Amino acid sequence: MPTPVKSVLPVVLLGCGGVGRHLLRHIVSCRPLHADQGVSIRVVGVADSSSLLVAEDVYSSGLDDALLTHLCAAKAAGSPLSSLLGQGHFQLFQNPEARSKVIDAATTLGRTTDLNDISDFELNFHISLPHTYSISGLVLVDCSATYDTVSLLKDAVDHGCCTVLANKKPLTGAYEDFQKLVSNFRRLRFESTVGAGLPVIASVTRIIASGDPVSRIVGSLSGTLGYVMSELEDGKRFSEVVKTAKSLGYTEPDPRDDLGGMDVARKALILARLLGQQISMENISVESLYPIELGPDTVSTKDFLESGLVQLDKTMEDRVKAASSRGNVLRYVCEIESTGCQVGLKELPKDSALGRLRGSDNVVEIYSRCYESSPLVIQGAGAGNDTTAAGVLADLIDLQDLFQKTA
Ligand SMILES: NC(=O)C1=CN([C@@H]2O[C@H](COP(=O)(O)OP(=O)(O)OC[C@H]3O[C@@H](n4cnc5c(N)ncnc54)[C@H](OP(=O)(O)O)[C@@H]3O)[C@@H](O)[C@H]2O)C=CC1
Ligand SMILES: N[C@@H](CC=O)C(=O)O
Repeated sequence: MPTPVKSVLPVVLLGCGGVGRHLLRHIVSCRPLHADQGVSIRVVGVADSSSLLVAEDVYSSGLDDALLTHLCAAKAAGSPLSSLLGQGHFQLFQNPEARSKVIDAATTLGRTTDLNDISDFELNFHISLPHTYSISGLVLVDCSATYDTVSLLKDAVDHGCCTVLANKKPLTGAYEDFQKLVSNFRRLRFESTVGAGLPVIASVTRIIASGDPVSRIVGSLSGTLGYVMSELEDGKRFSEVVKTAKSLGYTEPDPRDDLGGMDVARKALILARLLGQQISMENISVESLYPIELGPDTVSTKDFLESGLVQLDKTMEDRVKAASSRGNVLRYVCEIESTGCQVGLKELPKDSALGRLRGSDNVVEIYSRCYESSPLVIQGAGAGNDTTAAGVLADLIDLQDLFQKTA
């Protein structure tokens, strides 16, 4: 006998790049598992940088799985969402209207049942809903890599939506934005922003909730830089391994976000703010592995990959060899303490916890009163589209109790 559906989670996904597409594939492939658990994820909308594709009837069915599969294939091939026109039942809105339609959906679906909201929705989407439908809320999932989603997310919070973030940027801009986004902590999940699928945020949150003050977090929090450093030890060229890291889905869309330390600094900022520090990016000391002349203001991502990276090969080779001659290795380390936060390259013994790391693995040590002499250590794959999307999906499923059907 099939398990009755207890929770339906309507989802609008912002971003269908490497992580977003993997998330959609996971959602589709996990249908039988979730059905057994009485949970159903209803993807009602998917947005990229220019458009929003939204289900015709967001209350009853969402976008069907065949369409989501086509969508993933089309985006992977570089086609716009509009290339899907004629392949299913949906509406397509281009920017700037697309953005306002996400807000319409967020503001309307985010609330619990209110007949005025239903009328607004019918007007906005030119549809007519049977009056027996009840509105169950909405999860806005941010798998983009932009600051542009922050106002949308804040609006969603205002309207009682849940939010799930893989994108670190909304949490690492103005402190007021962070405060707003975490203001209803039960409705927010952002596990994948630090350590991809690793339970770093959950662990820190649990320790804090138990009244155990976290004094220090130290770790290697970049899958890209972990991979690059361990490959360099094997004698490979910096420029080649960075490109491989990109092809494996470890890097940010512009790998300079990783190489310049900003991606790790964002993770440090999220953790520090979680610990209650009211700090901003300017308070974090960040070491960059490329000079300012090769920065995004001067060189395009394409040119950086094609001709900028090789200019760094010799310096990186020399640094790795010098460390090795002393029996050490280089690791990009993140340190968060009450006295300050810093991220940068460190020379460490080969047989230390960080020195032993290989590939894209992250390791995080959390020190608190209970974990003073023996820290809580979390280690494992810390980057990659698959792992990250799995972390986002687990966050979504974790919200199921907020979407329990009452009737
Ligand atoms: N890969 C990893 O290991 C991890 C990644 N993350 C985070 O996941 C996020 C996604 O990464 P990834 O998939 O590699 O990035 P991609 O660049 O592959 O994809 C980004 C997607 O966001 C879309 N987008 C851009 N602007 C907007 C907007 N304003 N509204 C809606 N969508 C928008 C892009 O649209 P278009 O297709 O039109 O360009 C694209 O589809 C990043 O924030 C990253 O930091 C977090 C942890 C680990
Ligand atoms: N680019 C990041 C991806 C995860 O946040 C990394 O390399 O760790």
